[in-house]
Amino acid sequence: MGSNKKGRTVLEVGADGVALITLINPPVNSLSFDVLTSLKESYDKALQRDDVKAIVVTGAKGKFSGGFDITAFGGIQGGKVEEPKPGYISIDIVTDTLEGARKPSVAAIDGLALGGGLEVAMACHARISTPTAQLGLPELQLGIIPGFGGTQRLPRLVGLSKALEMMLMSKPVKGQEAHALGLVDAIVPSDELVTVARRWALDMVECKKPWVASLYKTDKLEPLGDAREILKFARVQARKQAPNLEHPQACIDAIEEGIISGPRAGLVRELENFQKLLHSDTCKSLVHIFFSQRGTTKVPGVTDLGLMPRKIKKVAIIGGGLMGSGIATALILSNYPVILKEVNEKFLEAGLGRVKANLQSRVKKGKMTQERLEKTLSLIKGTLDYESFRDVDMVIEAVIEKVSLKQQIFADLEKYCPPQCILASNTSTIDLNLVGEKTRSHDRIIGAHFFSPAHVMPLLEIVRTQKTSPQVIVDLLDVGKKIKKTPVVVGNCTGFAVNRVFFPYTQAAILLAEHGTDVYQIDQVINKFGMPMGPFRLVDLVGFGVAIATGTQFVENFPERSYKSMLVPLMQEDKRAGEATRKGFYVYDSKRKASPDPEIKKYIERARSISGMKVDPKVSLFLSFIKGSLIEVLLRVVLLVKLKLSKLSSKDIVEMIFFPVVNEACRVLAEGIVVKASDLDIASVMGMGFPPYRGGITFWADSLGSKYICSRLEEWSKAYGDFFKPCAYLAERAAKGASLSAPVEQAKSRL
Ligand SMILES: C[C@H](O)CC(=O)SCCNC(=O)CCNC(=O)[C@H](O)C(C)(C)COP(=O)(O)OP(=O)(O)OC[C@H]1O[C@@H](n2cnc3c(N)ncnc32)[C@H](O)[C@@H]1OP(=O)(O)O
Repeated sequence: MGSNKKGRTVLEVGADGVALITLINPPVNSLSFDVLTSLKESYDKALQRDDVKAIVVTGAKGKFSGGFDITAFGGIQGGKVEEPKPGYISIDIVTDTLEGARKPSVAAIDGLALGGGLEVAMACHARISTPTAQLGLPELQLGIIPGFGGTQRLPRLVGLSKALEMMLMSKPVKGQEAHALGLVDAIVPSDELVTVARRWALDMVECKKPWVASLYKTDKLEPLGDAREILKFARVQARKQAPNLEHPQACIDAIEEGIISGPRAGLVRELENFQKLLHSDTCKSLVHIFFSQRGTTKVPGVTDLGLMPRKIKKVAIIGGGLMGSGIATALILSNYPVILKEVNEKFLEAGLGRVKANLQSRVKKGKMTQERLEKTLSLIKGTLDYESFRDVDMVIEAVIEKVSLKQQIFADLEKYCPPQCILASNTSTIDLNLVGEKTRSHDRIIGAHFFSPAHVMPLLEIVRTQKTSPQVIVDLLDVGKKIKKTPVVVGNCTGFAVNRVFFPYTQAAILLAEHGTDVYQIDQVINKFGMPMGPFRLVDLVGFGVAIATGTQFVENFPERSYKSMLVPLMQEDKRAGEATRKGFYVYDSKRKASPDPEIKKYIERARSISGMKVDPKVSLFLSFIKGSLIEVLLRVVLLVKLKLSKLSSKDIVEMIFFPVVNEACRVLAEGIVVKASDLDIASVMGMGFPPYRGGITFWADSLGSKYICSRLEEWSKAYGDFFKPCAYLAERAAKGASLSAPVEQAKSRL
């Protein structure tokens, strides 16, 4: 192998007449073009050699293969990597060389066989796996469909319904289940894998075991009429779940073609669709998300210092409210012993009750057995004092957002906890320097900002101050990984990354509503764009109390660019406080179904009259002179009509809501609150539900161009005020025609 090659295979022929072909391309033996070419060469050699009777394919270091090399996608999309001719891999190599070989082959699967990895394994004539190996076709999570015959072979091995589930949900199965499904032929422990596979291959030669070409199997396929019904249902479901996405439909098309016109025709359709999708914006965005997610744990000056995470054996949580109990649930689910502290018996009982309810809901959903619930629950102990804190390795404070209370707690923690104990706060807005003001432990104070519900939401914002030690960050990154969260390391500022970047989201929606855009139209458009819910529905869910409290933080800290409105407080005054009170921007029935409420117009009118439309200051002055006259009334009507945004297109609504968010993201980048733009993309996707298939907030913005965004913001800032005024970073990038995600040169980094 030349040194510039990316991966290879190794062929070893044993005395038993079995050729062992090993895929080698660390870390997951991905199938680069070099590996695939080498696989074909090894096969050709094995087929030519008279001393080879059968073939076993396996992967180096306990991993079969993680699939096609995703790092090659960018090069292919940009035309920098030369692709083999269409069909060379799927038909010439996988189908005609591997499956069509005149010598039998067995795939010996350990670790993982995903995507192209499983497709290679399915082209072998039998599969032996370890019980814990993961097998699946998760290509759809990358905006493509299986491209090496997976849409044809998987349904023929496991049946149409299961294959659709595995592909459409990108859901792998473990070896044991794969065996039950018929995807693998035997389960063996890891240390016997290759030996058993060799024996199996020789048994095939001796006709003691069946020699099966998956592509032509029909016994698992449903009768044609049933198959059509299953596919029709899958189409409707996929359309409902992902209305903006084409690739799930393209996957079903390829499967359907194979069932109706035969597997060779299906392979051709799969190939055509795969090629098209590979160049789609959806694929580019999702591949960006894939790498960005893995990139969040690479923090310059922290994770490159060679520090090893310390072992966290016991965690204490202060506060058993919604957040504290959610965090406790996440920790015990990953086997961390937890102490939950509350101020009195009643609150403690309620907190422990919430943890139990969180686990019970998992049992109800079939994600956990009752037996496991009991075991998990035994990991948490309640307490009312700090005595049991003397041997904890980490504390997470999750009490209400009150500075003096937090300061007292941190001072107490310094007294009771061991000197190396990590002192974390789950605050979502308060400056961590302020939290630790009464301590001398600034190097071990860190933010661990979870999103509600903490045991479900995937993001963990790790907030560091200038004084937080790299060791403490490395420790928390490790805990984050163990509790299956995606951590993003951010700097200390109001709202940190997610809440700060998204504060204009609700404010923009309120501005539009006060200027005449229909509340429900806004929500519908934003929902259609791909957000899980529109801004008004979100405020209802969060609750008006929280919305006002956090909103106030932003108005106080960023007054020059905040849109101040009385809409939410006015509604709260009337005891409309969101979903919890069954009345907010929507009214809710007993099943939490939201319906629009015509009453809303009344509040908007009142809020509008209080905030007053932003008009030219000269006009304002003139109006004050003619106050009370008929001319004033007429002029105000004319101005209102002029300013009214009642006929906005969907595109305008999306842009007027999200461009201010992009503008704030630019400020966060300029201030160095995040290390790189892709961290904000992950934060927006995992913290706010920004559609991953748009690549995250900055990736999406760059797809539209800094120039365009800046010019639109300028236009609106003239009409509606500084809320829309482009920040210096955005204006600069726009002037240069540069992307927003390009690294910041001399940022005043807070990291
Ligand atoms: C034609 C075909 O049908 C098309 C395809 O096959 S497309 C590819 C389909 N395969 C996939 O989608 C699997 C993607 N990978 C994964 O889901 C996970 O990485 C995994 C389950 C394999 C391993 O997970 P985990 O152990 O948590 O490790 P993880 O950090 O994700 O990955 C380890 C490294 O392998 C890399 N990697 C994983 N899969 C890769 C792949 N298919 N190609 C290239 N690199 C890959 C990751 O980028 C990461 O690199 P880094 O260390 O430089 O950040």
